[in-house]
Amino acid sequence: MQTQNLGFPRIGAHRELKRACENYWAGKITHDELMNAAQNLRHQHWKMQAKAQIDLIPSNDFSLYDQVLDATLTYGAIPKRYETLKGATPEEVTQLYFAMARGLQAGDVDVTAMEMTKWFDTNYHYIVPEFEPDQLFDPACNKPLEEFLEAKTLGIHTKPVLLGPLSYLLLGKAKKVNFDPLTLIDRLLPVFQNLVNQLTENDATWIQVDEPCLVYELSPEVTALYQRVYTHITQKCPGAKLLLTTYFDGINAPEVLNKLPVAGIHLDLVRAPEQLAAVAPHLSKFELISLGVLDGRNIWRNNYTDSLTLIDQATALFRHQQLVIAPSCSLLHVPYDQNLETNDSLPEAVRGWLAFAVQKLTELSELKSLALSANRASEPLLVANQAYVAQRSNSSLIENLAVQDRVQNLSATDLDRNQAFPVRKQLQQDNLQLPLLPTTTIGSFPQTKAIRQLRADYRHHRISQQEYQQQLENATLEAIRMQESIGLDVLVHGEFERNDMVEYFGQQLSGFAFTINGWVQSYGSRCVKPPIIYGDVSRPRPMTVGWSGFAQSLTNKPVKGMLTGPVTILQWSFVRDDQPRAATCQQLALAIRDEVLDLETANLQIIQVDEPALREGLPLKQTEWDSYLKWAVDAFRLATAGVSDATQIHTHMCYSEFNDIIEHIAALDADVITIECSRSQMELLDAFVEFKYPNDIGPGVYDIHAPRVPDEEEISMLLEKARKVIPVENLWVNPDCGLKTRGWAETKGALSHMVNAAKSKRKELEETIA
Ligand SMILES: CN1c2c(nc(N)[nH]c2=O)NC[C@@H]1CNc1ccc(C(=O)N[C@@H](CCC(=O)N[C@@H](CCC(=O)N[C@@H](CCC(=O)O)C(=O)O)C(=O)O)C(=O)O)cc1
Ligand SMILES: N[C@@H](CCS)C(=O)O
Ligand SMILES: [Zn+2]
Repeated sequence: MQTQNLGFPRIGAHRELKRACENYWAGKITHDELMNAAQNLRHQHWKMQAKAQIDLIPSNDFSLYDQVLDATLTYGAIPKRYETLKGATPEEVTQLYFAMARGLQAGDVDVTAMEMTKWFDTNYHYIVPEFEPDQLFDPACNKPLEEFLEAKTLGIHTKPVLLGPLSYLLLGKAKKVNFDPLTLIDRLLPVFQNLVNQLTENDATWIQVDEPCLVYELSPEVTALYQRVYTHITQKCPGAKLLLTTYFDGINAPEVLNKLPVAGIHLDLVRAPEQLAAVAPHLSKFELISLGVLDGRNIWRNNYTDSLTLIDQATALFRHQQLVIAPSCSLLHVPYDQNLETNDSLPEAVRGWLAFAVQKLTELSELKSLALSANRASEPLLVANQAYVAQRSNSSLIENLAVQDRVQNLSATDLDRNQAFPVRKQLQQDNLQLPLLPTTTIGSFPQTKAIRQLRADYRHHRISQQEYQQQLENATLEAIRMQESIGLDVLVHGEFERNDMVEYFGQQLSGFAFTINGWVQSYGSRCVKPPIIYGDVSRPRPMTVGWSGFAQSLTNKPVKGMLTGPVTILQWSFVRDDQPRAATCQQLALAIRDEVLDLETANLQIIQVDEPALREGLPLKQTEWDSYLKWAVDAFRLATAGVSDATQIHTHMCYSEFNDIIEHIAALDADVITIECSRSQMELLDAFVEFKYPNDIGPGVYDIHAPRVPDEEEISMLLEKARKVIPVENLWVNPDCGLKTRGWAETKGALSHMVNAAKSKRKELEETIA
């Protein structure tokens, strides 16, 4: 029996990679210094895994930015707009790589970045490969081989990780012409085979080939393609041992395994423990069967008894030599090391319940020794683990009877506003007196260096509470005056007090713990610190009323109260695994409901409840969508439906495709929804138009992801596009998303153009009506 790891977090214990990349981009360190920083991280991670006695240690799981972008360079699917940046020196390859990730404006070069989207149902974003019908595959590097050889120099024999050719194509996007990227497979295969053969010639034993798309409900044609492709690869790569890796759910059609002539298979037994029985009849031919029993998506210590039950189930059917104990997926999605949590934001007991990436390595080895032990029941490792499991499940920390009672006593009417939207709209308009095409923003204003520094100074007790409060008040006041001077109709307070739209709420809710160093990569150098939900959730006191109320007191214009919704808080936190996610979401909804009602009492007549992660939370298997959407939509309704009909509820969603869930978005019954739309030139609006979405909509009229200031004409054009398809009395005008990643100069410029565009259109429409 062996152990393996599928991937290690690459950002570093102290986010060394973030700092190295950002310093390199700012011209503060050289290319050699960047490469050294990256190499040091790889070496540290390999050595640590070797020390933890992991049998199959991954290489090529490291990435300077994203592993899918790495695959794009390795397979050589470089989009044509980067053609002139291709070069042979390492510096040139790095420049090309970062230009694809982030865009590049230097000298004569002005190229946009490639698109970024969510990696399955995680909060990690990958760079989407772009494919043309005449796509060529012309490798720009051989990173898998280089990193395999690099580890070898340390005496560590690794298992290179490759993104499987079919998942690679399925995760990409056809550009310009509507064609199926899978038709490119025969052009990609020789490149992939060459790579595998080079690794084998250089003594790689096992090669991990990630094919996570196998968990989707694939058509019979695609399933057949999997069989053809892997038969072909094994024929063309004699001697290569491919370990096909699936994760985030169970393999959809286990029979597919019969005709996949690879040497090993990895199963996610955390997300889909029941799949072991279903796939078992198809497994005996595999030389390695990897049991993903440690949760790679969560931070709880493993329940050894449960894992051993699965391992024993496999041991009864297969030889010990065939079995490998593994995390369910790459450890990219969990923080680095629990031992770095040295402050008291984590209750002492909860600290003992956690296993981050480093701790999970130890768990792998411990599980292996327990699985092989003849005297398991009395092994101190198992006894200690059972004590942890009992202590956690019996802990008074996780229970709040008042919350449980409240959930028990909910009634269906708690999910409904009193009256239908048309009646509410009239009541709200009587109060708010908004013009046609009201203008607003999504909530956050620039999180400048100074604002981040202010928060850091406060956190480290370098400034007093009064000083902190005063500076935040100044920032909020300035933001209000700025919005008034630009002429926006519905104002926001700016979110200057928030480190993150989820962590900020987690820090104020009971049942949550938060970390000081639990960073997880979100995209490129950007990280988030997901809070940890360990018990029943409740809201001890108002969380946002102070800042929203303060902002409203400064102006006669309406200010929107600004909250993150229950589904998004759930999705972007580490969630307790001892009750269904739906139950935790319902408790979160009750906490947000209380906040909504307190905001209303504090005279906020408009309240926005952001749900950007609603779509991301969809199960990977479509058959499970309805049940998820039912509880997710109910949670939003529970959070918002308590207000009077005269209070206007907004929601906001970004980077989502709405077509297949539009009826559920309508069922949220928000009075106004603002959505990201400008990057798709309003294409995302089609779903709302076709569905005849009944409530108000604010399609984003400019992209907030780039520093570019759109001119008035450009915004007018998009606004006119929206006006043509949305009844004008239902149309709002706003940017795509919050402005926290932007600077002030561009923010003011872009918002002025937006307001002017709305005013001109308003005038034009009023003249037409008159
Ligand atoms: C909308 N998005 C979000 C997602 N998930 C979330 N949980 N939140 C989101 O907003 N998922 C989808 C997208 C992802 N987008 C982003 C965008 C930007 C970032 C980002 O900029 N992350 C920052 C960290 C943000 C933060 O928490 N800042 C804190 C602390 C910052 C810090 O560590 N500062 C100093 C330390 C100072 C000190 O203590 O001495 C330091 O850097 O060393 C704050 O501002 O207070 C990032 O830098 O990566 C993420 C996702
Ligand atoms: N209110 C948040 C939503 C981001 S999705 C913001 O403006 O940043
Ligand atoms: Zn957004």
